[in-house]
Amino acid sequence: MQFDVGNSSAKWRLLVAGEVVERGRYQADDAASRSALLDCAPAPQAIWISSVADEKSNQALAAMLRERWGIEPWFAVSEAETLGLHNSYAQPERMGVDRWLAMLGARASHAGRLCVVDAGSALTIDLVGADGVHEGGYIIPGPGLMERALLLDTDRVRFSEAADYRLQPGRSTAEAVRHGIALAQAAAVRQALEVAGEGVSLFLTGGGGSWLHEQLGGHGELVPDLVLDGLQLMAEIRAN
Ligand SMILES: Nc1ncnc2c1ncn2[C@@H]1O[C@H](COP(=O)(O)OP(=O)(O)O)[C@@H](O)[C@H]1O
Ligand SMILES: CC(C)(COP(=O)(O)O)[C@@H](O)C(=O)NCCC(=O)O
Ligand SMILES: [K+]
Repeated sequence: MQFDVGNSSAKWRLLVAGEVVERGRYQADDAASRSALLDCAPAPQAIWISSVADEKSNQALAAMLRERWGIEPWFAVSEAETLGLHNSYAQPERMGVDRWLAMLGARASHAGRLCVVDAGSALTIDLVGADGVHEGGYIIPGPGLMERALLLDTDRVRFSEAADYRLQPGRSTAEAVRHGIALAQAAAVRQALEVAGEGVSLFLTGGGGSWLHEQLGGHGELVPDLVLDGLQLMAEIRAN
């Protein structure tokens, strides 16, 4: 069983003989999502976790899983080097492990230079050379965080009507905010690709990955399970 615990929610999937047989989304405060997770059958052989949540939530999750199945979960940590992927951070463990695993996952399916985008609570963009060296990356507030920042520190950006995330200029406060956010998210990826230059293959993942893929005109490869795919790879080398 594998978990991708982000700042919005925890995604999980259960594999049997390499095939995904069940998957779900778990939120600690949602009883139905807890039952769905804990009632999923059959019992897992091992539990692997990618988490960017705080230590307290990680411990609570581990305790719940331990109690249910008697298995001690393994938490992946970003490393200086994994499977030829080289971290650019002086303190590798400080890089969000979801970023590290998404890069690992992408590298497994493409040998060349990569741009790996994870559209979650935050939008992360990471560049990896064909030689496996992490060239660097970007951490940008995601749509929800951008909207909250505007509401928090302005007096008149207020709205109650619904508005979609579109690239056209907005004609109300609601639209101007939502369309502005859409523009910022899509433009960030485009600009990162421009800064990176030629010969970069784009991979997209995360809850907003499909939306972003659409905004980019279908450019790049959408891989919803990129973090979990990377987790699988990292866990395999650890198990062998
Ligand atoms: N239907 C959707 N359309 C566009 N974006 C979405 C949709 N559902 C979720 N999102 C985006 O996905 C984000 C959550 O993605 P997720 O990968 O679960 O985040 P995290 O890894 O932080 O838990 C939300 O902040 C939102 O921006
Ligand atoms: C940037 C992130 C918040 C993204 O998290 P997510 O959007 O998936 O919830 C996460 O990767 C993180 O907490 N990173 C630690 C800082 C760093 O990567 O340098
Ligand atoms: K992210």
